[in-house]
Amino acid sequence: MLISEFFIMVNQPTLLSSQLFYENRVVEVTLNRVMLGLWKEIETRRKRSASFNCISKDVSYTERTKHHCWRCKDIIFHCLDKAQRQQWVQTINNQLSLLSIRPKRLLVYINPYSGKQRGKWIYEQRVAPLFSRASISTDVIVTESANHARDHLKTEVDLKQCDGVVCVGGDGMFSEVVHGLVSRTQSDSRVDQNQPNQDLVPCALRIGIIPAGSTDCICYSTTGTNDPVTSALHIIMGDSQPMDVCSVHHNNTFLRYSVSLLGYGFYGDVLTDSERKRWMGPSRYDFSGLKTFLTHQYYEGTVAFLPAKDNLGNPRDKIKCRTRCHICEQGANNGQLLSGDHVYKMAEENSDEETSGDGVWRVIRGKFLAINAACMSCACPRSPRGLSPYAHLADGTTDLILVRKASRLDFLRHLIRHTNKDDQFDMSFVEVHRVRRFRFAPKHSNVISEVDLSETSGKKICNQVCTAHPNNDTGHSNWNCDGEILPHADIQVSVHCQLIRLFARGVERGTTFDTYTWSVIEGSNLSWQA
Ligand SMILES: Nc1ncnc2c1ncn2[C@@H]1O[C@H](COP(=O)(O)OP(=O)(O)OP(=O)(O)O)[C@@H](O)[C@H]1O
Ligand SMILES: CCCCCCCCCCCCC/C=C/[C@@H](O)[C@H](CO)NC(=O)CCCCC
Ligand SMILES: [Ca+2]
Repeated sequence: MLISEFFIMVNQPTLLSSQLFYENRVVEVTLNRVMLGLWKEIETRRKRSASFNCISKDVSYTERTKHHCWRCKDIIFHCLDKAQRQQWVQTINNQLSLLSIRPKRLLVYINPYSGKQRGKWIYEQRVAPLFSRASISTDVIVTESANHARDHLKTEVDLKQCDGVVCVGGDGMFSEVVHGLVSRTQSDSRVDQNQPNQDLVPCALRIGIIPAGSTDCICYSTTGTNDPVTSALHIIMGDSQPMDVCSVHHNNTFLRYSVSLLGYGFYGDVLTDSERKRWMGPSRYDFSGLKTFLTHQYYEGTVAFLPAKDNLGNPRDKIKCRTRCHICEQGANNGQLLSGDHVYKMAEENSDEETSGDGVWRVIRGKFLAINAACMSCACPRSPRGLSPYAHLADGTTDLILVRKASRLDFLRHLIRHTNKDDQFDMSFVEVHRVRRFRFAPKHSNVISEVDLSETSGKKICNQVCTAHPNNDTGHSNWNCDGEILPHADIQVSVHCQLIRLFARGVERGTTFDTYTWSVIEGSNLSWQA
């Protein structure tokens, strides 16, 4: 009989092989080393009923289950004597210690106020026991204020003393860690972040995300789920997923980095309104989303962008970014952030769709309900396929989505399509481009966009929310940069291909059965456990 739930590896050199007891059977157990981890091949031939007089060894391993989740399982073998047990435990531990991709020391930041304020509980109850079982030592810091983690990483930490940084919280907490690590890496390398065209130095340390926030879009888009145990196991297994980072500048001054959404208009207004309602927790986005939708504000401005190379596909090609994505490999090979400036012009006249060849900027002017740049799919529980379902995590591009002025009903249809399988880009007022840089300039006059009150449904509520709208007096919206409000509407954005790496492996395809061993514990007496 073959215990196929574990794994079957052929043509691998055998490290150790012996007859052990498993459940009430004698089994032939073979230990092999393969590329990504330590696998065990267990071929069992029913021989004779096992003698119960033996010594146990408890092997922990991770196993992929449903919906992209991973779980930790144990298997207990029983050995004939202490010497045999010692030999197995030592061989497995030796092999595990050779896996240098697995972290041994981690720096952990917990935001106690993320999401439903359960970050500390999630870490202590669900994650810390797994780290300790995997012999990972941790320095845990519960943050005391916003930017505590960012500033600590920027100035105080000896980065050589750890193998990775873990944040427990939401997208905002991840953003803090990215800012801390990227800024620190640039200042250690004497790179000036204020130059928009500057090539940045990639960060050496990987980042892990234990999701505990309100949106958890980055965790969901990089693992396929927002499950803390799955994220902990990706960290333990030492997975590595490169990721693009956008730098955002205003007049040659660095503002912020972004890895998920840069949104002007709708998402900027939702965020501006929701920040005043933090006390509502995650449901603040539903409230502010509805309010902003009813306001139906549009904004005038000019967008200029540098298109991506053709070999990186396009935002509607139905090629999803998956583990070991070939489009992302291509992007890294292209060296997407080409140095040297390109012809750049911001058209003053209304030059819709001025087309030009590769390396030449295109300029589009208009009235927009939303301008969104999705550097990754931005999939999250609210929108399982995301803002741009075919965007890539590490290809050096961002998908620029322009939603022009449209009726409230059409905009609602567009929004609803984010939550189901319909194509949100297949609408006459929506266009989407894969780009490596873009720039936006709002129309400078003090225009207050007219609010379309012609549709009668919700007219009364709409009148009320319009009077309370945060941006009515400027005619400008705000940029939502990964959940933070930017102080300027006029921005320049460049994508930096694979600037950071996460303890993740991207969203996995299908249901292939993967199993990895990650710890072995010596037991002393016999307890029959399956
Ligand atoms: N101790 C703290 N006190 C107050 N604010 C903090 C603290 N630690 C971190 N923050 C800030 O809290 C903000 C929100 O945190 P976080 O992103 O973790 O949760 P969230 O907003 O609920 O989730 P999401 O970003 O997924 O929507 C971040 O901008 C972060 O800078
Ligand atoms: C009537 C049905 C309408 C349904 C519309 C659903 C559309 C959902 C799209 C969700 C896109 C999330 C993009 C991620 C942005 C994060 O970087 C940011 C920080 O966590 N979250 C938000 O800004 C929070 C943004 C929340 C928006 C609602
Ligand atoms: Ca990308």
